[in-house]
Amino acid sequence: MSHPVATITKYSSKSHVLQMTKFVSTSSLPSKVKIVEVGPRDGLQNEKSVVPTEVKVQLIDRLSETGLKVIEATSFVSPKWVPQMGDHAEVMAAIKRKAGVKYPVLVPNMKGFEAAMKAGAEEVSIFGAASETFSKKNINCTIEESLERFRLVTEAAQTKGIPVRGYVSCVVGCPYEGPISPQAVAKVAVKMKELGCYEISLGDTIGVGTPGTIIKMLKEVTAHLPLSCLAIHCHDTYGQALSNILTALQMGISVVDASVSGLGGCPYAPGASGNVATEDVVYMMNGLGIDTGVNLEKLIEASSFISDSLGRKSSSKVTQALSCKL
Ligand SMILES: CC(C)(COP(=O)([O-])OP(=O)([O-])OC[C@H]1O[C@@H](n2cnc3c(N)ncnc32)[C@H](O)[C@@H]1OP(=O)([O-])[O-])[C@@H](O)C(=O)NCCC(=O)NCCSC(=O)C[C@@](C)(O)CC(=O)[O-]
Repeated sequence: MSHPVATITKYSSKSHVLQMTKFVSTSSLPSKVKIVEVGPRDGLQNEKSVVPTEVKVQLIDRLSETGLKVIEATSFVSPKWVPQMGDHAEVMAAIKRKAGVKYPVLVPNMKGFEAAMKAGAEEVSIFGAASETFSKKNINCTIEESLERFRLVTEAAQTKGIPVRGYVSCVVGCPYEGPISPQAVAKVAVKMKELGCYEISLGDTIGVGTPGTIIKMLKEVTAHLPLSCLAIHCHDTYGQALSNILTALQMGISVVDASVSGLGGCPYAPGASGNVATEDVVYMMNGLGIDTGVNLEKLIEASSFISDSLGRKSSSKVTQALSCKL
């Protein structure tokens, strides 16, 4: 993929720097962070060759033994759109659900919600975007239409006592529209909260964010929503994910999405590389004295399992560095 100069300058201008230094020097870090593991869903959905159901199940079962408390298991989307997730019901039926661990699944509409319920899902996530074009490309509807679909899902979920998480994609930039305004992000995030989502995950889908743009975006969103209902979801396309996460923590966020082995990418976000690797996040948290409850050695074993199964090296720097020492 080429990186035109325009892309370099539009997302990393100096005007963000002053704001950033002010924030970073005055904030404190949380003592605990909840990691939402998205590898089995966000990580695998973009794999070109079909990953056997048994491998997905083994990955989830291994992750369940690491101390992670939330593992996004699969998505109930159209198999024509994302064939890799077509075995959602089989995955849900086969995993060993560990007490105290949640296994949320993505649902784009009522059809997905009903299928998820039939498969025994106990938590669902709806996923919208701050970019009109991305919304159309990803879920084939406008932002407004998506919110109407999500309203039906959240109402149905409420009657069944099913918690709903919300994703907002393209919180910094869109692969089709370029930079996205923090106001556009806040607008969708607020609507998702009003629909009843208990947590809103803010996704830098194509990983173009820097601490400067993340601060700008979070300042706007937190002017409307409490920090306690926000999570950060960073892709590492430009190598900024850990810095962006640290910045978000310094601003008071304490929920971080991550993907084992750095797997991932959205099939409808061209050029987007993997999510931040869970191992790298845990290593950084350990170094900061932040409790995640995750056992890094077991996580590295799960990472090695999935990268061996996919026939390639883990994208996690920590796994690469430590696997030869374990
Ligand atoms: C939303 C739709 C379904 C609309 O797709 P559509 O074609 O507009 O839907 P439709 O309602 O017109 O139905 C068309 C066909 O799809 C079926 N259908 C309809 N709904 C479902 C369903 N739930 N499950 C299974 N099948 C479904 C429906 O039954 C019908 O089947 P047919 O009659 O042609 O045989 C489609 O666009 C879709 O599946 N999109 C999903 C794309 C996706 O999964 N993207 C990746 C996840 S988002 C992401 O990764 C970003 C995130 C969350 O990680 C955060 C970040 O990084 O930013």
